[in-house]
Amino acid sequence: MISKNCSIILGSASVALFGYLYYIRICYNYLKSLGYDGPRPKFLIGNLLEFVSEKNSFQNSNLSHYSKTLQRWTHKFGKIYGFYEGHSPVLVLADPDLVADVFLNQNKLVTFRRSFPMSKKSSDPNADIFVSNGIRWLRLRYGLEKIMLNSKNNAKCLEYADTSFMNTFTAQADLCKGEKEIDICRQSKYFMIQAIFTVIFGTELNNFLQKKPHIHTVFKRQELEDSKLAEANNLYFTRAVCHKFDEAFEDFETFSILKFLAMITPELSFVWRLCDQFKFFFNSYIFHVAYFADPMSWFYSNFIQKHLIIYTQENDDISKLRQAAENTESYLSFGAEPNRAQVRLQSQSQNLNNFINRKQFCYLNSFLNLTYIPILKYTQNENGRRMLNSVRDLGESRRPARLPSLSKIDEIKKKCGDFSSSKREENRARLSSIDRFSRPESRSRLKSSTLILNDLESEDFENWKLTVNEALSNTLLMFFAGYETTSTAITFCCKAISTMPEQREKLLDEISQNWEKLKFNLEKFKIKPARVKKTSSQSEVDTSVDLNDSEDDDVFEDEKKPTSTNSLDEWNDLYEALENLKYLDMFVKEVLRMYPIANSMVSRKCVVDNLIISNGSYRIPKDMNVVVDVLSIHYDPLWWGPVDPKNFYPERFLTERHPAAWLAFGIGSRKCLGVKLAMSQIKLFVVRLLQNYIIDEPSVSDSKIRVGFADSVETKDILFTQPTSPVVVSITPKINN
Ligand code: HEM
Repeated sequence: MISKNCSIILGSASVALFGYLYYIRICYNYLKSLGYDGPRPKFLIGNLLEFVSEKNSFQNSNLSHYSKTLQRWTHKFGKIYGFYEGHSPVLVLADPDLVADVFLNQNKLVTFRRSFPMSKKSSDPNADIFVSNGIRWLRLRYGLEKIMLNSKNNAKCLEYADTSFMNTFTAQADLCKGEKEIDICRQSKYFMIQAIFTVIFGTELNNFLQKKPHIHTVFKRQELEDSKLAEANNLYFTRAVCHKFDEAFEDFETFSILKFLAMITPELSFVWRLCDQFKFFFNSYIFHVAYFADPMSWFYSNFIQKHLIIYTQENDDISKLRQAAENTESYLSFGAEPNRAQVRLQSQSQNLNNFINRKQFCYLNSFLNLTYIPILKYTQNENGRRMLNSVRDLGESRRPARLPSLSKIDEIKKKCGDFSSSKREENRARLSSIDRFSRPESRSRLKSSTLILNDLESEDFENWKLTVNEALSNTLLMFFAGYETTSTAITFCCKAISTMPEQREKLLDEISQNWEKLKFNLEKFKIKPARVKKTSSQSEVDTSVDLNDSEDDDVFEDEKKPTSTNSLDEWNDLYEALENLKYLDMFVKEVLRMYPIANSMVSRKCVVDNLIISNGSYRIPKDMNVVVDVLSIHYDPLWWGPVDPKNFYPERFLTERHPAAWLAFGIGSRKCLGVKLAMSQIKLFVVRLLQNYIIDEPSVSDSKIRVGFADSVETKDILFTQPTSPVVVSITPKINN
């Protein structure tokens, strides 16, 4: 009997397995049936292996190189073709006209980003804007754009970047004397991690970490072995955290079996996700799939979240708060001692309150102000009872987060009928701010068309708020999105400055012509050796501290704020002055043309049946992932000539180019949200560097064997382009600036 059952089970399993394998085999005919050419896929893995076996241009080593693989395929198969990730088809566009057709003209229809294996689903309460789609993405974009693309906010961020430059350059003893050859990649990371941390949390990283001695234990060991530590005491934590970020990125980029399995068998994703849940229990190589390395997750979840936010569960927090309020009320009324949880709640809400009340500009503060949760306006010292009232008010006034799904389209259409025309006009005007990247002619076509626009019109923009979870998950996203990309861009800019004296002179000329407008704050940068002192916290590190035992004192209280003597107007002036440095602007753009950094991010998913592009020449079926071969477009002489695109020539940006020919920050309504922040920070870094240092090539350079700037840095890329080895430049301080 048992053996009969076993054979039935085995038989059904084999039929299912063969059925599945047969289905996979059939899938490989799909792109051909649509008329798309492409590389020949291997059974089960598709074309994935080709991404890791790409031969590197000048060292002949095997490196993962997403962009160069696409470039090679484009050369062979032309401007539109497909490949297979496992057996999932992916369409590649390598022509600006086609990119514009999909990313701009069809904007409303193709705002969905392609899904990455094992990434969060758009419906996850913690999903950030990058992985969100549909109405949820639009709601987040609508809120975050107001903060991140606002010039005044970006001007305030310059102050943080300026302070960070000082901490990471002019305060360092070894960078203040004599000629020095440094790895500019490492150095720009120190700069960037401080700058982005302050932009996000409104406080300097060092101050923040010094508040919590037990943090040291996480980052301690390898840093104590760093001999430079004594010289650069200020950077102690920064270097260490930086190192952890790098690990996090490595983890993010490394091959993981679960990610790979999810790619080749997406139908079984739920199984791999389930395995992912056990990663903390089985932290072996096989299950090690954390998107961000554990210390980083710990840093975020136990440190940032715990110290700032009282509650993050969106659905049941109100009842918890009411419960807490009632309990607190009873101890206040009857003089009973508060229990641990109540004390914790009070202290955490006070932390949040203190943080918000500092009114220091930072993303976290601004994002929290976009949430449904009104900020608690009480402190324990003032009056405990006011806290109770506030908590009650909170319960009354808070509305549940609305995340309408596209499947509710009929309901939404019905609502649309009741919509007053004036309200609709108002909403349309607001929508146009989101839609600013799309071409006007595409709108009329889209209005009559489908689904997503109807969805938008029915939305009441006034009520578009963020949930607390969203505010938090997006701060973490900004941390990651802003750190690696911008520091890599700075690295490439510095390499360009060091290798090309002619362009360096032009930059210096432009800076000296605008010296008056750019010089302010230079006093701060007077080059002087840093003080060498050991903090007590550093020497008193106790390795036995429990990492999860975070106390609830206010980590933001009394910390030294990044202050400056300059007024906001002056920062605005500096921001404007930087914007007006035309040569610098072209210089940075040219660097990013030759070394685009986030190529795999420029991707979409088609959500309509049969999207017709290029005047009917091509058809993109529903659910097809679409990616762009950014490198081929950036190096195409047709769009970037007549000067050879392999040559570094910033002046080529004086000629108007195709709107979809420069894709360093993506294109369309999902274009990079940090574009203004990144550009202004890169420019400020370059200006301060040139004002304070003489930049040159290192004395022993192997540049002879390389052909121009285009090949001067060896890179790899899966998610982001990164140098594979240190990028060394020579810097000599200009003592008397
Ligand atoms: C040199 C630096 C940077 C580069 C090269 C870069 C590049 C990109 C690219 C190519 C995309 C995809 C755009 C598309 O799909 O069309 C993107 C998206 C994004 N970037 Fe950046 N980025 C940089 C810096 C930043 C910074 C500093 C932040 C924020 C602090 C940021 C936040 C984002 C966000 C939130 C998205 C997703 C937008 C959405 O899905 O609506 N980026 N970035």
